[in-house]
Amino acid sequence: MIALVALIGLTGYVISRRRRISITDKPGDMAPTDGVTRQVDKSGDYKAQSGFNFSQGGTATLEAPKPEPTPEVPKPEPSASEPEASEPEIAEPEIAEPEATEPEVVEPEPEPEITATEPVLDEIEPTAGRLSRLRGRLSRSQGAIGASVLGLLGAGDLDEDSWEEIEDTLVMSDLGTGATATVVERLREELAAGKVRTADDARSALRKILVEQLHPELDRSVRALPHADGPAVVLVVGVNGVGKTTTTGKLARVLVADGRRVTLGAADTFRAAAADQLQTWGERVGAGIVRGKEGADPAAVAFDAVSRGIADGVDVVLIDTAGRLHTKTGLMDELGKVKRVVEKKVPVDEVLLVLDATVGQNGLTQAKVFAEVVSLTGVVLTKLDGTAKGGIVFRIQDELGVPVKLVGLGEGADDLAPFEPEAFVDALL
Ligand SMILES: Nc1nc2c(ncn2[C@@H]2O[C@H](COP(=O)(O)OP(=O)(O)OP(=O)(O)O)[C@@H](O)[C@H]2O)c(=O)[nH]1
Repeated sequence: MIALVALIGLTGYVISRRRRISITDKPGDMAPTDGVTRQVDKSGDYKAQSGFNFSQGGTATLEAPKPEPTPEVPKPEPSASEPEASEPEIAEPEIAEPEATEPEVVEPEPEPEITATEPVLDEIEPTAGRLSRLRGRLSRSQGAIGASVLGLLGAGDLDEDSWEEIEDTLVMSDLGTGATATVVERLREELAAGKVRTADDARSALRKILVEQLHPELDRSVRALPHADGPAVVLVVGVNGVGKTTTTGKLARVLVADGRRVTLGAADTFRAAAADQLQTWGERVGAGIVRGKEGADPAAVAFDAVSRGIADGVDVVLIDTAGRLHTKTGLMDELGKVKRVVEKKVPVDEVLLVLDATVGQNGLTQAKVFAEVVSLTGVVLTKLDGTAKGGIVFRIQDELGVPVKLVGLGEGADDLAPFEPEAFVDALL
């Protein structure tokens, strides 16, 4: 009898333990802890079809965390803001451990209400063909170049006034003087060679020349694929208000839709709302987030995010940084430190500069400051839906020498698209 009771008790204990572990281990559960949301893999729910081109950065060597800061990294400050010192901020997720109960007193527990803890995840719009679907959003950029330039070209022989008008139109569309001069020169060549006889000829000549100016040969893939021994790391930089946090969230969605596991790092510790905003983006797709207290050292948060990403075996860590342009030195110190500190763990594969297309020349000036501080690998041009000056794309690439990789075409969660020169020019004409 005693043996029977013990057997029932033991069976109950085993069932109970399995259930408790299965609750926390079940994909889809979020176990928020102090500032850390547990990484879960929900990507299986989404179709892996991508119109985005992701690639792998240079070969990564996953280094063991070094306890001592390297000489380049500023000495530990008195606060707990150095990355190494901040490890304790990451509380371990609360995985239910069997309690110290005797097997005989454990009764089989009622079925856990899994639905109560299941987060509701967003449906993510298919990632393929995004730019074409969002093409209408560029409509405010449409017309100027198309109607005016094509109208003049289609009129046959052009006098110098007409050429000047073409030039003015291109400059007004923010193409910049360099690209404008090249486009006009190339158009003159095409006309002189007698290649433009009809309106259709004019359109295809202009299309070809504009596409050329956008350098379609540039590698626009986002280096967000994991290495054999660690996750890819993407730093998202830019001044506040350009759409950095939104872009980080949108990019996480695209990656999750592509079957990737993502950890977010809210290293914009200047504004607590930015971390809240990023957390919401993460929760909507099941991506974990590491955030610090307001005013915490951004480098510490970035380091912790990468550490968490490695521990959770994710594919990519996306880090949203703060971009206060208070002083160039301040920015240089902050961003440079974030990058150096992360690289104590894994290489940074991609540094994406987010620029607001509606800001025009000021945006370019900001961009140059960032380009001096960190070596940029790509640009995300946001708010292209809100400007008639899509031509800014030409100038960014010409002046920064960095390809525009992604474009933001609205405030919606899925309004991010890969930048494709041909589709973009089609939208302009
Ligand atoms: N129309 C439009 N709005 C956008 C786009 N991208 C971002 N926004 C909006 O721009 C505003 C600022 O975006 P955030 O992501 O908060 O900008 P941020 O650079 O992270 O700024 P901080 O959070 O202050 O650091 C938000 O209202 C976004 O919805 C876009 O492509 N089109």
